[in-house]
Amino acid sequence: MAKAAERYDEPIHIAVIGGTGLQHLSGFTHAATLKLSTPWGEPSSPVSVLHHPSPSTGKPIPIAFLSRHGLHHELAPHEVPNRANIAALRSLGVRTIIAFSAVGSLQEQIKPRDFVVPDQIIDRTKGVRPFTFFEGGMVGHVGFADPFDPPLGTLVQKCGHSLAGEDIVLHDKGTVVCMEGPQFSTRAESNLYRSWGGSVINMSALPEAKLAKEAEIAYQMICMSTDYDCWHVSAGDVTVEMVMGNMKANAENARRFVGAVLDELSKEEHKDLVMATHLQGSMKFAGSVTAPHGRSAEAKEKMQWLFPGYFD
Ligand SMILES: CSC[C@H]1O[C@H](OP(=O)(O)O)[C@H](O)[C@@H]1O
Ligand SMILES: Nc1ncnc2[nH]cnc12
Repeated sequence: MAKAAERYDEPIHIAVIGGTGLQHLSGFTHAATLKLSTPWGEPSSPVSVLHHPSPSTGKPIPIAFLSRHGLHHELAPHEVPNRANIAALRSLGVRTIIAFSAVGSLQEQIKPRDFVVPDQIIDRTKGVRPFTFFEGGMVGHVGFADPFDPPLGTLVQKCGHSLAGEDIVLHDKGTVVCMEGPQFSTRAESNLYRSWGGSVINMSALPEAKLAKEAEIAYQMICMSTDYDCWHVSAGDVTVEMVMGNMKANAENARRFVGAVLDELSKEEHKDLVMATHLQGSMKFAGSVTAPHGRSAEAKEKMQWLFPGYFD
């Protein structure tokens, strides 16, 4: 088999971040494998550039694929280099991310192997993960009321509904509780999150979603339920075997869902959405709280790398 190229000279606007059980995306032409480095270190894995034929023009559309936990799932949730991942994708030109996550269900009606397109997050991480690009001499405050991008979320829901019935059950709203891990929750915590209105639980929505927002990237997570965590009286407490077993059994549906979203995003009519024109320039203001003469040289250099020309 021919070796994939090590560089790719065209901008790439769409990325998929694969999670547990979705470490690669099959069925696409593999155009390149990129080993990237950023001022925040190296991403979780090399970025695979996949060619996806546009359903409207037939032209190949490049998709960047990154494996959140590494190629062999060697990174625990708190070890994922989220800043390097998001910065590396932005540097390629990415403005839309579809992130995939295996989640525990906190509600009876969200059964194992169901899909959820969440619209909210409750933060139960513990502050041990670096969670902002704006620090060390450059302060920025971005709005995070909608942690997922509403227009992108609507498109993803429509794609999910178009597959629903063919073995795919979709819940098109939901609140993800993002916990620290790597241990699973106690029963008291699981019940507390239910009382808060949590729909599903994982260990990876944050800070990924916060950093995507700071990087002006439209971000939507697709969750697949793999277990009932530990609150359910008869389903049995979550184990890794349970998560992996359901993920493996339903991987084909997960790939079909992601494939349908990529088909839709590759259409010419969604060009503005894919480029996240509604977010473009938002950090120019949100990220310029620090007066120019108060900015540190190091922060300025990092900002120049991430947002060329924004803070000159
Ligand atoms: C292997 S169970 C816990 C693990 O699964 C989820 O991973 P991801 O979100 O990357 O699909 C969860 O967030 C935990 O990291
Ligand atoms: N019960 C659970 N808790 C946290 N993350 C998960 N990922 C899959 N199932 C999970």
